Amino acid sequence: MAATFVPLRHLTLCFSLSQVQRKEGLQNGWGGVKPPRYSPFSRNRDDYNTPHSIRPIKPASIETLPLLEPPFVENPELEPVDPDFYRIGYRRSMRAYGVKFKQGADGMGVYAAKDVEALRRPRMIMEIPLELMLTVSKKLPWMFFPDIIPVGHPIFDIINSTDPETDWDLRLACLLLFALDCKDNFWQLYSDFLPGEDECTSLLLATEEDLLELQDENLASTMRKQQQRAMEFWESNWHPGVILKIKRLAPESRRFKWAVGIAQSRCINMRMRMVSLIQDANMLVPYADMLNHSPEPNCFFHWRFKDRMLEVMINAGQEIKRGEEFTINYMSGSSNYMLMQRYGFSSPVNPWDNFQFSGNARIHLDSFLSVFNISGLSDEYYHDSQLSSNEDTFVDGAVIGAARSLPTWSDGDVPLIPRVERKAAKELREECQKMLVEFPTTLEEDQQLLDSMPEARKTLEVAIKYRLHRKLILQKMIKSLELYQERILF
Ligand SMILES: C[S@@+](CC[C@H](N)C(=O)[O-])C[C@H]1O[C@@H](n2cnc3c(N)ncnc32)[C@H](O)[C@@H]1O
Repeated sequence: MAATFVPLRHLTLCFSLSQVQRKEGLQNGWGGVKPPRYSPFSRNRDDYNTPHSIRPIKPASIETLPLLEPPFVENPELEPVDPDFYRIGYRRSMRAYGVKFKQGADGMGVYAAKDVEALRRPRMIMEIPLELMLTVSKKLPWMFFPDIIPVGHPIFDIINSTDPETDWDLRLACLLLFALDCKDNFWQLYSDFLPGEDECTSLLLATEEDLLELQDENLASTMRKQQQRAMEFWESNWHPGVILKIKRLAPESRRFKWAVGIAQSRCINMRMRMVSLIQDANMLVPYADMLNHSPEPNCFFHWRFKDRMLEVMINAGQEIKRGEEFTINYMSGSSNYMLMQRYGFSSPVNPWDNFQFSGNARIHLDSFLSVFNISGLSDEYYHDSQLSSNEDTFVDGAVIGAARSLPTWSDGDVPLIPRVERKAAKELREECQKMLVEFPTTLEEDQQLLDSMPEARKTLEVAIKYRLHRKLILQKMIKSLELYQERILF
């Protein structure tokens, strides 16, 4: 868990995606020939697991928009008022350095194609231009970049009917469905990379049976409300009398829920200049949206405001070995409950997961942390494994989660009295045990269930994993309270 510091040296040059694509094209015999189409909304693992796992996707199929080309200037002293405004119509491609896209344990992910030595400064591994993204302004007036919706198209009225305060995901879902239906739009090709309805982990697609498997009535009821919201929006806009060009975007409600799930789980927000206005925007960014989440990420996003380019950067001082996954932090400080709501996944070592305790028992926070050589519990934390004995290898995000979740007291309140502290640790442990036995199934039963259904529906699988992860965290809490009692109080 500890941050690793390594000597700073220069990074050797990585290669760009386009070079790899060209090489692949030759090896696969399609140099200069149109790449094979893969069926949309199904992603065959084997397609990506080949030794050459970068798919020959055309980087940018968007044509230069004539209206947005810089005007012809007869007088060389005259310049466009805002060169950036015109530049967005230029055809630019996505570029990547030393990355590989492939299927892993968490779906598609981005992996290091070669070793990356630590650099003093952040290092760019991908840049994606605005032209390839789907963006809609967060606030009125609705603006889209690139502006793919023709004036007067009925999808605009549907978008216009959304609540500016709350419905960013419905707007983005409409835009995505529209782009997927647009002839020659880049997203038609890119949809090969998106999880299909059966692979999408969003609980918007969960059945009632899946929701019950969460063993968390609060989460199930929140998701039922979210499903209903998407359903009601679909029913009011995709009613039987709707014209074909709208109807075909989402003939079934499941298709619309899928689009909302994709919008929720892949959207990022950036501030940009739209014409003369500075606007916050919701964006779907191809390629960057394949980065998976980690609470200790090795990458971050940087928005190049000037030329509207999203950069994926490796953290300064970060060493990465070939084959390791590049990750970002989706939502710092999010419990598994929050991650499940928006992204449909959870983690057994989530340092931000929490449980509600009902009694008055509290333990001393600093003493608890020092037992595990953890320091700094705000946004950052640090576990010094050098200081720890062998047993402490069990310290991970779940122990940090325990420190955050357990009721605690700090210096200045009352002096530490070992007997009182011991009693508090015992009471908290008993409460954790009670919470654990209140689950309808045991950890072992959950694990067996998962092992026996390798081809389970995605939403069912994530629901069972969620309850399993909650139990694993509770188990870690019990174990850490035991160790706390043993090590500090005797
Ligand atoms: C932005 S996408 C990342 C790319 C995605 N893996 C894919 O297959 O296209 C977010 C989705 O990836 C999956 N995901 C990301 N990080 C994960 C993690 N740490 N554990 C499990 N699933 C994760 C979840 O399904 C989530 O909804």
